[in-house]
Amino acid sequence: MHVLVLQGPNLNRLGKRDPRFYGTHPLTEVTSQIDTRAGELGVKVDHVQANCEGRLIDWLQEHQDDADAIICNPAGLTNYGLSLRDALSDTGLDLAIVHLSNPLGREPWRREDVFAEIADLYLAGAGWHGYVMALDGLHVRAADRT
Ligand SMILES: O=C1C[C@@](O)(C(=O)O)C[C@@H](O)[C@@H]1O
Repeated sequence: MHVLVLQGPNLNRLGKRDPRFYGTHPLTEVTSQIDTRAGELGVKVDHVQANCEGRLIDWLQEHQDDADAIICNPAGLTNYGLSLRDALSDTGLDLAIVHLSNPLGREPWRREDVFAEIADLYLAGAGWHGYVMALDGLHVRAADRT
């Protein structure tokens, strides 16, 4: 199994950015937690972080033909990133949307998530553990299909 992990705008600042919501772990540590769990499951993982929607889409389209599933935290694109939403949907792959915080418990403008409708799994509020939970969930879904 091969999983793509997309991290959206501002997640390069994890660890420094409002730790009340996003925790104290830098993105490198989150990535390594995902990789550790992927190693235990025998899953191949590729990661990207970008602050531009187009870069995420270009990377996704370069990698999607080899992949089985996607984990995406759309971050700053959550409320309006319709191009990325379409690109994810067009892959036809299993999709887990992850939010470190729980946007539903925050400012009203964060509550509309244009990605929620296309998600097979939706994890919010579990911090970096949400990525590992998403990986487990995608792995179970793939196993259930075989
Ligand atoms: O950048 C982010 C991070 C976030 O996606 C999260 O992981 O909790 C929540 C979004 O509202 C915010 O814009």
